Amino acid sequence: MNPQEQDPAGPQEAGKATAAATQRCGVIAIVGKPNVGKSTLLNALVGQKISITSRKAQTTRHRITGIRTIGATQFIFVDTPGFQTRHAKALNRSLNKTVMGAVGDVDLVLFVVEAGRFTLGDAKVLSLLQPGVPAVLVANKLDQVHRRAELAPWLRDMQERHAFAEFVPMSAKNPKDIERLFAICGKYLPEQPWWYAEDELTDRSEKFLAGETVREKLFRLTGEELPYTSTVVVDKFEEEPSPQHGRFVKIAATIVVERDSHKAMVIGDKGERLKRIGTETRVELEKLLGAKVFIELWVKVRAGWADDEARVRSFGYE
Ligand SMILES: Nc1nc2c(ncn2[C@@H]2O[C@H](COP(=O)(O)OP(=O)(O)OP(=O)(O)O)[C@@H](O)[C@H]2O)c(=O)[nH]1
Repeated sequence: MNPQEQDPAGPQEAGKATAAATQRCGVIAIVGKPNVGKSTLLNALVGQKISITSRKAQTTRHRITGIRTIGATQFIFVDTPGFQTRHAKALNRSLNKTVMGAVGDVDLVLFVVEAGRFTLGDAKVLSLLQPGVPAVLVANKLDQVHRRAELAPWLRDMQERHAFAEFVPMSAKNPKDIERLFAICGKYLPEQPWWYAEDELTDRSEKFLAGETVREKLFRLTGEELPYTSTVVVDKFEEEPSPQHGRFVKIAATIVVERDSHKAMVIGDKGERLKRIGTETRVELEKLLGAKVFIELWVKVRAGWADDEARVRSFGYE
């Protein structure tokens, strides 16, 4: 079953809880050395990777990867860039204040290891955990442990390494375990109103956000002059790994306007305005996506496109 489709509390139960129970909301970081199953876990917890355009102060230091609201509790999962990488070099680079800050600033840390194992790589990540922030030990890939009895001494060993708040032997691929993990995490999130709407961030891709950001800059920088029928189509949104930046995103977008005069307005004197739209979009998206961004903008005239149903569909509107 797709983990996104299920709600641990059951849809009706969840609805009731929302109305009755006190809201909880908090930030959770998933950390661990490469290959322990962080991405698998994150995908099971939040489904499709999503980033958001939050202007709320609490979240600016984090890169949000997804939000789930279950019952009265809102779980906000964040990326801790240095921990997410496959490269040992980058892991060392991550030993800096930013990452430490990110991990120290959350309500809960899920420290992921392979059940029954603990290597130097795990130890490095563990050493970055901040005192004062509860950490749950996720002993992942339990399905690969054939002799469960051997886990007991290992768990005792782990207990000595760090004052974990809980131990959760589980498999990120098992939906029942994911349900259990949600229930455990919920207890550690503070009672406070949700930061986001219940259904927020469920269907917004980064590509969509890129288009919205161009649109926002376009309308802000052209003022009232530009008719609302102008739109933005994201033609390309490609991500490439980059040794320098961790993440590198190439975007090409077309601003579609109805008249030549509008095109001139968007481009501006010597291309000045279009350049500014591009720069402001890039700066914002770099923060939002936690990536180096390269953006190419085009302006096209499509007279009457807003009235032309087939064309509207081809621009991605249903
Ligand atoms: N058997 C089993 N395999 C798992 C489980 N969780 C993850 N895996 C596998 O472990 C491998 C690594 O998982 P990822 O989710 O990519 O690990 P990661 O920690 O995100 O790795 P990096 O991206 O390198 O940091 C993949 O082949 C997964 O399919 C699990 O619970 N059981």
